Amino acid sequence: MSSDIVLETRRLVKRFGGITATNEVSLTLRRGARHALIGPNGAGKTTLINQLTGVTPPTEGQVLLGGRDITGLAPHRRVALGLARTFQINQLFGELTPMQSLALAVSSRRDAARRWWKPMGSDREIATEVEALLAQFRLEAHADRLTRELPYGKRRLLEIGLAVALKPSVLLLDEPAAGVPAGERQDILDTVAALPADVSVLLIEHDMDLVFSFARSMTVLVNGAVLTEGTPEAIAADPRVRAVYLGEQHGR
Ligand SMILES: Nc1ncnc2c1ncn2[C@@H]1O[C@H](COP(=O)(O)OP(=O)(O)OP(=O)(O)O)[C@@H](O)[C@H]1O
Repeated sequence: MSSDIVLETRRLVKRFGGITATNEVSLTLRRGARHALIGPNGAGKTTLINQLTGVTPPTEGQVLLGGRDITGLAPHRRVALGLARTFQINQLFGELTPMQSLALAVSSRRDAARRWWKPMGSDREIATEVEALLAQFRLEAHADRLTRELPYGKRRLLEIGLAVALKPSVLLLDEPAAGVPAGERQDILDTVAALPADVSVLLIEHDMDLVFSFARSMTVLVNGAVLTEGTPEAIAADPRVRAVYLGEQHGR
């Protein structure tokens, strides 16, 4: 059913001079999707995400959110319409605590940003929501520490929590496990697995354990173009996909 499609790209192209970073990429994300985008280095994943968020204007093609053409919209307008991406660590406020950052995100969503300076207790609803997010992202024990002092994995959890605090209809997860030490990875896998069912998620990730534990459908991008899409089982068994990855992982 077409009304089930929450995010769609139609033949998205991005050229940087002579390089075609994305080459007629058409994707559809259905409500509640758990979709992974994989591909070797330089495949065009970051460019595609940037086209979705509005950071990189496409050379050709369209992006539709809930059936609406958002190709020309600025990033903040897309966020307001329900398309959120995980914040990057270098965008976190190091001098705020996770509780303060989440309270800012929740209150900005509730259109109460101008009241952000009020003590937490003054708005019970915001406080309750922040507490739930702290629990959901396993940040309770770190709620009052400065973000810059948190273990790396906890900062990555906060990135995801801040995006979820916006209650998006579509969540773009950009390499949530990248750089996370082995001892902290399980937290990422578990919290990503427990994301709200009604949020449609597009995951970009190199960590195949996370990809295959999370995704119910996948797209493989190679040289800017879609090589194939399908279930994780079909993708894992596809000799073309294996060839691409064996080439990349050779010598590891
Ligand atoms: N701003 C830019 N200017 C010129 N070329 C670019 C730019 N951004 C990306 N490219 C090129 O576009 C191609 C796709 O890059 P992109 O970063 O999107 O791939 P990727 O799949 O995200 O790779 P990785 O997994 O290594 O991050 C590459 O050849 C890259 O060099």
